[in-house]
Amino acid sequence: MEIIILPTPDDVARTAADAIEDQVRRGPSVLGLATGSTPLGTYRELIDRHRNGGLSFAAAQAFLLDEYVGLPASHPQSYHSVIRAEFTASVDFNAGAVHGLDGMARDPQAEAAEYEARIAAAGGVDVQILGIGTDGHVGFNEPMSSLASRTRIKTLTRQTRLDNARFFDAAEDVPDHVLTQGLGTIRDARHLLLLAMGEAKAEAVAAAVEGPVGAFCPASALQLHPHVSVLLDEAAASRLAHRGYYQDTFSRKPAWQGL
Ligand SMILES: N[C@@H]1[C@@H](O)[C@H](O)[C@@H](COP(=O)(O)O)O[C@@H]1O
Repeated sequence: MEIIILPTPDDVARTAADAIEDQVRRGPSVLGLATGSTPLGTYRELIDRHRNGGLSFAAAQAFLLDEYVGLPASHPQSYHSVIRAEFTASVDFNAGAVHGLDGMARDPQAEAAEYEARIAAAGGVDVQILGIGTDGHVGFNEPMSSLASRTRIKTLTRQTRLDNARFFDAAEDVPDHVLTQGLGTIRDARHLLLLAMGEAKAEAVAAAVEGPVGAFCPASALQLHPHVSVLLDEAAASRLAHRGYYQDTFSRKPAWQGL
C-alpha cells in the first residue's frame, strides 16, 4: 500500500484524476467508478481535463461498484443516475460503455453473476476508485462481508442508511438492500485508488490501513492487494499512528508516476 497524505481535498481529487488520466491516455481502459461524495472532486477534475485538456474517454469502459435494490435506473438517487449526472454524461464515453447493476432485476443473484461475467469479458478493471464508509465499508460491503466475496445482494447497516439519508427526502427512503461488487471482485482490479477526506473518515482509514486484516473492517482487505494507493487529506490521515513513516516513504510523488 502506498499512503499518500496531501494537504487538501482538492489535492486528493487532482492526484486521483492524474492516476485515471495516466491510465486512459495509455489506451483502451476499464475504469471502476464509485459513487458517494468522496470522488466528486475527482470527477469534476476529469470533466475539466476533458473539456480543456483533450482527455477522451471514447475508448474507455466503466463499471459501477454498487446499486440500490428497488430503485430503477431513472430514479435520481440510483447510482446509474448519480454517476451520469456527476461524471459520465459530461465526458465522451460511448453509449453502452458505462455499466451498472440493475437494482430492479427480478433475480438479483443472476444479475450479480452476469455483472461479474461482463467485467471479465471487458478484461477486468484497470483502475478502481473507492471511497470508504465510516464503518470501513467499501462498495457496499458492510462489516463481516467475506473478504473473498463476489458481486451479490447485501443488507445495509443502520449506520450506512443514516450516513446516506442526506441524499434522500427521508431516512426511511434509503433502500434496505443493495447489489455490490464483492471484496474479492474489487481486489481483482489491477490498481485500487482508495480516497478519503475529512475527520469523519479518520478512524475507518486507520483501521483499514494500520489495523489487522479482518472482516470487521472490510477496507482492511485491501492490504492483500498488490497495488493500492491510499490518497488522504490531512484530516482523514489524522488518526494514523505512523504518518511520519508514510510521508518519508511515499513523499508527494506516487509510484505510478515512476521513480
Ligand atoms: N456505496 C457507497 C460507497 O461506495 C462510498 O464509498 C461510501 C462513502 O460515501 P461518501 O463518499 O459519501 O462518504 O458509502 C456509500 O455508501
